[in-house]
This record gives sequence, C-alpha cells and structure tokens, in this order.
Amino acid sequence: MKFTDYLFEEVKPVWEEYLIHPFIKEIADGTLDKEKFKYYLIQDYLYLKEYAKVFCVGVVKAQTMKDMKFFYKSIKGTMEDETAVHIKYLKDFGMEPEEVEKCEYDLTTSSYTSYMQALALTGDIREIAIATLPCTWSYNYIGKYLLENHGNELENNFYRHWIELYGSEGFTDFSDAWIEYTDRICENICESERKKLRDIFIKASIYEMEFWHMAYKERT
Ligand SMILES: Cc1ncc(C[n+]2csc(CCO)c2C)c(N)n1
Repeated sequence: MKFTDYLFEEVKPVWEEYLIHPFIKEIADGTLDKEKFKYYLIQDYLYLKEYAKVFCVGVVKAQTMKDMKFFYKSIKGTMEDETAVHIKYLKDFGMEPEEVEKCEYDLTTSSYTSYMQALALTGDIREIAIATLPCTWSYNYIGKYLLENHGNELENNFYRHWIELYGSEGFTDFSDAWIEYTDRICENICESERKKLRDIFIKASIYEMEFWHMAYKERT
C-alpha cells in the first residue's frame, strides 16, 4: 500500500466531514453569506502568505536541485496562481491586497500557520511535505467533489471561480504531483517515522476543519 493511501484511510472520516460542512454546502449551492466568504478570503490570504514561507524553508532544507524545484514551483503556485482568485474576489469586495495584509490574524489562522512554520524550521522535508499535503490534497478533494456533484448548476453561482479553481485539471495535476512526491520521499521509512508523519497529517487535517469552522462562525 502506498504511504499516501494509508494516510488517506487515516483521515477519511475527517475529510468526509468537510464535504458536508455548511460552508462547503452553501458554496456548492451559492447561498453562502458573502460576508462570511469575505472573512474567509481575508484569513485565507493571510494564511497563504504564511504557508508560502513553509515552502521557502523546504527550498532551504532540500538536498537536491530536483527537490528544491518542487518546493520552488509550489511557492509560485501559492503566491501567484492561487492568490490571483483571492485578489479578484477581494477586489469585488472593495479590498486591495495591501489592505488585506493589514488585517488581524484570526486565532485559527495563526495557530495553523505557526504549527506548520515551527515544523518546517525544526523538521526535514518529509515533515514539511506531510504538514502541507492536507492543504493541497483536501482542497482538490473538495473541488473535485463539488464539480462532480454540482458542476452543471454553477452558471449563476457567485462561488463558481473558487470551485473551478480547486476542481480544475491543472490543480488536480498539482495535487497529484505532491502525492507522488510524498510517496517518493517516504519510501522505506521506519515504523516510528511513519507514526510521526501520520500524526502530523491528522493534525493538519483537523486544522483544515478548524479553518472551515472559523470561516462559518457567527461574529458580531
Ligand atoms: C486553509 C487553507 N487550506 C488549504 C488551501 C489550499 N491551498 C493553500 S496553498 C496551496 C498550494 C498551492 O497554491 C493550496 C492548494 C487554502 N487556500 N486554505
């Protein structure tokens, strides 16, 4: 069994909950309160800024040019490709990126990003890959599910670009490449290493759920 198949089995119950989370269900049918989406985008923009730094540490810690390139390309993917959709939506809400950067980090945003950054600084490229994988893979898992189940009802859905980004072929290729890369660097690891990486993967998956809760919660 591939290591990532094992990881998937371990987190499946949590990932299935993402698909029925009210934030995701309301994105799917287009009924999500726009204020909630705006708050999510602001926090997610801050999240992506910190997340990109985790890949930067990956470049520093990688031993080969091939591995360095892998992290380097993901920095570009995060800072340019993914944020482009955020910037477009935020512009519609009347916010420029510079203004978004001045917003306060929600406790969940700082906890999740601090967790990954601390792991990146103290760990090796395996720990960095495993801590960042639920983020890429689970968004593709959600995006593909939404496209498969709601793809033909998106014409007037305000969240269509978000769904199309994460369910797209390009993003699926990106996610699959990370899965493959993770299996490559985790070949022949010992049992205690497997357990350590599994725990990181589960924790990051739970942080993803916390992020959905944060995005949906009522605030005054
Ligand atoms: C909380 C949160 N988790 C995951 C993603 C998705 N994501 C973040 S970085 C990256 C890699 C390439 O852009 C991907 C897929 C998100 N946006 N926000």
